[in-house]
Amino acid sequence: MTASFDIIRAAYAELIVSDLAASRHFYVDILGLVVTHEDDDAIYLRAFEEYLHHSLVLRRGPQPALAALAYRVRSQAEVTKAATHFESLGCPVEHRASGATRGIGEAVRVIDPLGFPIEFFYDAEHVERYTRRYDLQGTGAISRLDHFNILTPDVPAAQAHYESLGFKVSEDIQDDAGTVYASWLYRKATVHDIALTGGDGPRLHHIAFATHERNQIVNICDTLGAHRRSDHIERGPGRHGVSNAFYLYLRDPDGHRIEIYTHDYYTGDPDNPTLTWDVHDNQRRDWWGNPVVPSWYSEASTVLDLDGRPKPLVERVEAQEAAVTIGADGFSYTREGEAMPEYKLGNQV
Ligand SMILES: O=S(=O)(O)c1ccc(O)c(O)c1
Ligand SMILES: [Fe+2]
Repeated sequence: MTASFDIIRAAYAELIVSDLAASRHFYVDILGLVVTHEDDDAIYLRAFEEYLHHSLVLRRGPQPALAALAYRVRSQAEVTKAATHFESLGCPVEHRASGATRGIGEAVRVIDPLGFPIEFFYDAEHVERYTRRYDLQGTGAISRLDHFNILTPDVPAAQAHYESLGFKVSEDIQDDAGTVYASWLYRKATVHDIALTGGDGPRLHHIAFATHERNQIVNICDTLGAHRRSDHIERGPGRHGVSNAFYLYLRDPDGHRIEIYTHDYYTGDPDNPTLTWDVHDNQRRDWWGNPVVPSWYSEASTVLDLDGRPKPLVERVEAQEAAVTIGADGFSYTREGEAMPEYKLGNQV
């Protein structure tokens, strides 16, 4: 059943972090996100082009985890429709009073059919939009939240759920037997608001922020080096095959994965074509054929239920992508119509 409420975009995430001061240093002093509000329990952050109260909440807690992924809907009436929809699915639904999350109006938080804590809201406090505050922006200025990436065992089932909410697939990764390893879906006119990565789940793979330019991503790397915090860099910088975006993956002090991302493409016309990649194409995840570090496939954040308890994992039944690609990706070639040459770098892992 197609939902009758209108999701606009991925809007904010609430992460549980074990050390608020250490997280503040990473997200504010190094990444440059703007503090809208902070107290002993939480920090509310936004990027430079954002005028809603926050796009990231860091809440102090005993175990690092995802507390919620939040989508903005087009009106307050849609929040009520969202609640009705998920109640009709038999999902746990929590009606949240205005201010239950600082800066957010009346909202609804559900455990969706994939096991994720998802919030739908419209009313939110407006704060100063720092778009032209070049006096405050570092050269690594982050513009806005762009997307969520989640690990879920059954990608086609997860895709069907998001398509029932009005999302459309922009790109996916399959093999010639039709196994789907990953899928990218959108509501706003970019490549994705949500990406589905096949794996044991529910787990959060990453949250992504967008910059306008590649050099801002390079500056973030240089800044991490200057802080002697290069260990926060997990993968990249590089150029994605899927999405064509220039990317960098960081791990925050608790290991939550944050992507900094720029340069994907417009998907707003109704006939936007879906692009399917072969899982054996070693340029699908890095257009330059560089290896995907194993931790990128294996490590992810726990998600919580509405009572704050960690969700148990469901194992993926289909093949794991890291197991079927040739070596650790970058150690192989994919050439149209040519015999397989020797491995690019060394031998298969
Ligand atoms: O690694 S992929 O090229 O598949 C990729 C594409 C877009 C993303 O946002 C991402 O996290 C990963
Ligand atoms: Fe991403």
